[in-house]
Order: sequence, then structure tokens, then C-alpha cells
Amino acid sequence: MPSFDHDYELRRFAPEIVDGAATPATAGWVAAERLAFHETHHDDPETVAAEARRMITDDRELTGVYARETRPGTLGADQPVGTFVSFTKTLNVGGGRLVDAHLISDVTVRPTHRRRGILRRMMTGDLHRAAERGAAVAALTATEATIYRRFGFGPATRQRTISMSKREPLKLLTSSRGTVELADPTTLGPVAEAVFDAFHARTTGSVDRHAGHWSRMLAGVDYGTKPDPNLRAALHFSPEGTPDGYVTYRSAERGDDVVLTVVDLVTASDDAYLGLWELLASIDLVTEITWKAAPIDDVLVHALADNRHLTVAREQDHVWLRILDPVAALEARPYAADATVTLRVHDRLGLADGTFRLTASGGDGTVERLVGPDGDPAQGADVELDVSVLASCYLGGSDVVTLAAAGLLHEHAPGAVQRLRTLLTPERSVYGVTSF
Ligand SMILES: CC(=O)SCCNC(=O)CCNC(=O)[C@H](O)C(C)(C)COP(=O)(O)OP(=O)(O)OC[C@H]1O[C@@H](n2cnc3c(N)ncnc32)[C@H](O)[C@@H]1OP(=O)(O)O
Repeated sequence: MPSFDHDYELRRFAPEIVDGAATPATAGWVAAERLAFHETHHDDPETVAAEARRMITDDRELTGVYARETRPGTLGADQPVGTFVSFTKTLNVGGGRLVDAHLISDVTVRPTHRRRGILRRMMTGDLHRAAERGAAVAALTATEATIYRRFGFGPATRQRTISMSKREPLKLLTSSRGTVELADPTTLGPVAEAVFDAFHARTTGSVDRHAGHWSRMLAGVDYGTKPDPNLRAALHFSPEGTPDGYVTYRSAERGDDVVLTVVDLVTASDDAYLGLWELLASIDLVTEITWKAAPIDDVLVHALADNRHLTVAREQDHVWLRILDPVAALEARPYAADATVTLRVHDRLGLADGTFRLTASGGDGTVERLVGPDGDPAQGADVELDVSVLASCYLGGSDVVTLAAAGLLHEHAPGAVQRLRTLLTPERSVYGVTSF
């Protein structure tokens, strides 16, 4: 019977540019990834090199699965049938604490090679390698919500697509402090990065930005090199004159409407968030504003004079986490109370399986792995849950009481779920604006 190793070869490599051009392996990998996501692929050397440069900037490790046999007339041997990327960026786990997260992206398998275990091979191999290297947590953003739980990932942050009708004037109940100025998105880079750093430091759930995301957010470039000439930008300044928020946006006619689409809105203060919305609300000749990355717990709902102007078109999972090392992960985040809870964590991949006693005191947690006399995970834990559910409640983005009501978390000691809820309460809503 044919096996994975008989049919395929898995190669890991760093993206490379030689004499100004992406190497054939790098270019073939990029072509395969774009094909699978139905994205336009320009194979001119400059465009492919720009993409490779972004991958090199982020120190990405590429995985390609190559068919051992390629037939004449089909896609070439340099184009893998499976692609996978991993790289490291920080994740804010609360209280301004940043932890290295193992990010996974660009997971694709060519339609003609699907459901033969290629994703499983790439994913399980990569997670084991990340755990061996000491990563406490892995993360991804998913195209579909049904793929990754089997690998131990759980949705940890959420976002909303909102739309605001501007046929009636949009008014806020309060006015914010500071000023707003229009800006040139092509020169916004360093200021936007400083604003993002401040946002990242104060927002639990935020994942640091990567080069590809920056070029989408500040230049409107998904691939290639030419900035979108329709992109506009504005900056918010604090009363002291420090930039503390920015927005990039574009407008387009849709029938009789002019729709302003927010591309990126990043703020490091409450005034900046309200101030930039005041600006968006004041732009003439616009009938609707939309934004795909709004927070779940949106200040705007309360700040609008008429909250019915805001419509939630969609709400969905954003960042999925995978706890690789429960001791390191649970000790990294802060706690909102002093208490002890024992957790029995089940992990089908074996990476995080065990019983763990979490003791929080003075804001910090210490975690001990508990083993029974037979060497197996100790019995008698207060709470029992799958590692994917631990990922969902880890940052405090999903309430453990709600997860228990959904049947995903089981209480064995009365009061333990409430105790855990108190411990995990985040200081502010869990949210992020980086997709990868
Ligand atoms: C982090 C990211 O990059 S998100 C982007 C994901 N990629 C895409 O959406 C691109 C289009 N889709 C694809 O390329 C492929 O269908 C993939 C990558 C989703 C799946 O690749 P495959 O090699 O076919 O998956 P594989 O055969 O290894 O299946 C592994 C498991 O996932 C399940 N699975 C695979 N695809 C899906 C899916 N779309 N929805 C639900 N379950 C799925 C399989 O049933 C299998 O389950 P089991 O092992 O528990 O029985």
C-alpha cells in the first residue's frame, strides 16, 4: 500500500534570494501557495523577490511537500503539493507580558493531493519540533473553523465585521482629547510601527505584526510591490502631541453608495480610538463605513449617540492558540486573584497532556505537574478539559463558565470553575489586529 514517504518528500528550508531573484525552490513554493489560495500569481522576478524578501524579514521557515513523481505537462517538480510556514512573533498574554509564539501560516495542499494526510504530517511534525525547541504556545488564523481543533488549537480571540450607515449624521456622546491629521500612507511606516508597538504592549491577545501584514495594511499590497493609490490615512495625536493611533482606509462606489472600508485601525489610547472614529464619521460623501477587524467588546457601541447605526455583519474566531507547554504558558500570564486550581488537560498529540496545579499569588502563577504513583497524570483534578479548550480560555477571551455550559470543560470540585474564571479575568477585552 502506498505510504506518505513512498509518494512524497517533505523539505524544510529558508526562503532565499540569489543575485536579486528568488531561488527556484522559493519561487516554486510561493507559486504553490498562491495557487491554493486562488490568488493572482505574477511570476516576474521582481514581484516574487519582493514576496521572498518579506518572508526573509520575518525569518520564516518554509515547509514543502513534494511529489516524488511529476508527470510531463503538469506543474513542475519545484512546486510543492503542500505548503506550510512557521515563524516566531510575540503574543501579549496580559499585563503587558509578551511571550514568543510559534506562528503557523500558509497551510495549503493541492486539490489533487488532499485528504491523504499531508496537512497532518506537516502540522504534527512542526508542532513537535516547536515544542522540542521550547515554544510554550503556537498560533494561527484559520480559513475554516473545523480544521485545527483536532491538532489541539482552540479559538482564543474573536473579531467582528461591522458596518455603520452614514445616511444620518454619526454622532458620539463624548468628545475625545487630542487631534487628528490626514497622513500619507506611503510614509506612515515608522510612526505606524511605534503606534502598533504601544497597542501591542497594552492589548491582551495581540500578536506582533509581520512584514506581509504591514504591506497589506499600509500600502494595500497583498503581493507585488506597487502601493494602492486609493489608500488614505490619518493619524491621531495625544494632547501632548504624541502619535497614538492611525487609520488606513479606502472608499469605493457601490451602486448609489460610497462605502469607506477601514483597512487598518490601530490605537494605543481610548482617545485615539474615539478620535479616529470621529474623523471617519465626519468624512463627507460617504454613506457607509465598514471594518472587518473590529473588537467584540467595542467602545463604539457605548460611545455612539445612536448605537443602532452600528450593525454587526459577522463575528468570528480570529487567533487560534495551541498550548505546547502548559507549565511555561500558564506561568507566563498574569492572574487577577489569588487561588489554586488543578487542571487535567487531555492532549491527543501528547504534547501538553497531564495534570497541572496552578497557584496564583500577587498576580503571578506557579504551575506544578502532578504525577500519580504509576507515573501517569495524577487523578482528582478540580477541572478537566481538552488542550484546545485550555487554549480558548488561556487569555481570558472565552469565559470558562460559558465553556463549561457548552460541555467543553468539566468541574469535579464545586466552585472550581468560578475560581478559575476569577483567576483568568483579563484586565481589558482580549483582541488583536494581526492576521497571519
Ligand atoms: C493556518 C492556515 O494557513 S489556514 C489555511 C488552510 N488552507 C486552506 O484553506 C487552503 C485550501 N485547503 C487546503 O489546502 C487543504 O484542504 C487543507 C490544508 C485544509 C487540508 O489538507 P489535507 O492534506 O487534505 O488534510 P489531511 O488529509 O492531512 O487531513 C487531516 C485531518 O483534517 C481534516 N480536514 C482536512 N481538511 C479539512 C477541512 N477543510 N475541514 C474540516 N476538516 C478537514 C481531515 O478530515 C483529517 O481529519 P482526521 O485526521 O482527524 O481524520
